[in-house]
Amino acid sequence: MTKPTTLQLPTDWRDFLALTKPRVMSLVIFTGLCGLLAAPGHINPVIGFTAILCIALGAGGAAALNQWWEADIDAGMKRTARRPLPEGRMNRTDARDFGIFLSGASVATMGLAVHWLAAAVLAVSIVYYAVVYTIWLKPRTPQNIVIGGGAGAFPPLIGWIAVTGHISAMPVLLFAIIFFWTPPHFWALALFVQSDYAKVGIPMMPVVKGEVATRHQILIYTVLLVPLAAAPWFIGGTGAIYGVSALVLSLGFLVLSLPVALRRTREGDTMKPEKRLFAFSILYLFALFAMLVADRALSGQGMLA
Ligand code: HEM
Ligand SMILES: CC(C)=CCC/C(C)=C/CC/C(C)=C/COP(=O)(O)OP(=O)(O)O
Repeated sequence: MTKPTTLQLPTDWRDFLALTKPRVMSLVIFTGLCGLLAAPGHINPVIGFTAILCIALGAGGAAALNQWWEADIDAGMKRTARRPLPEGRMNRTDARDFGIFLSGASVATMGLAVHWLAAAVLAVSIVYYAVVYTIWLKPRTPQNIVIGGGAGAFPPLIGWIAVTGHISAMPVLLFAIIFFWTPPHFWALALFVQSDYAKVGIPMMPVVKGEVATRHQILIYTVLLVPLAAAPWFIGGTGAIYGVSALVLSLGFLVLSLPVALRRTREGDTMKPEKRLFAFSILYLFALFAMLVADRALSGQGMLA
């Protein structure tokens, strides 16, 4: 009897989609959109849509390059082992070419259709994520997230520049908010998947400096986030709607980070404090940027005014 031959099916489009980390990038795209909507001035809706599309494609391209580079590391971690490359559902060079194509096309389109400064900052953020963070910092230092966090902080700045064509204090503050938000966002997650990082030799903070130091660092960054998140209000860039929302949301973040820092789990708690903090970090950034746009629209500033 002859053995049935296995057909090599073409890679499923869903695997290409998975390479772009769509769930994570949804928040990247949302903050980019909010930067665009909050910016003073006007942009043709088709050009505005193109700008957001370019941020999405650029972020997706960078994520694909990240997974191309880390295929072996991803194979060794439970959380990432089912991605298209570690599972062998896709050719490695296809992933690399897809990442390069998306990155190049997004920057070129941003430059030609929207603005060359926005394109330059998009190019910097792609290189920051795919090269500076992924190749250089991540395997080398427990500060990888702190410095690498800059990559994910660019989208609102890009959205803002797409409208105004220049950089000012407000979009720099939006950058700073995401920059300081990233360490508690990620370390909360790293606390409950740390064994995986140790296994593949990635020097994440909990692996290198220990759990206690990481828990304290989470608290420090969250404390810093409270005044920083409200800073757009303090400098007159927004009204009280955003300012008060930012303070309430940040104090909520701070309250949830306390049991993480003090390592306290309540009786009957089904969700560990760090898991709860990670989930809240995502809700926090969505809500903060939504309030920014709402405030600017209600006070007659921004695209929706
Ligand atoms: C260096 C910076 C960052 C690191 C290392 C990091 C790491 C992670 C990791 C490992 C996950 C788990 C989910 C997965 O495996 O796909 C995650 C989830 C997530 N991250 Fe981050 N993150 C960073 C920055 C950001 C930024 C800047 C944003 C958006 C502005 C973001 C948004 C999200 C969202 C929305 C999720 C949840 C995805 C889901 O529902 O599965 N992250 N992050
Ligand atoms: C416009 C543009 C280029 C935006 C980039 C946005 C950006 C840097 C997002 C970072 C989000 C992210 C998934 C980090 C994952 O870290 P990891 O790659 O170490 O996670 P992993 O262990 O899940 O692979």
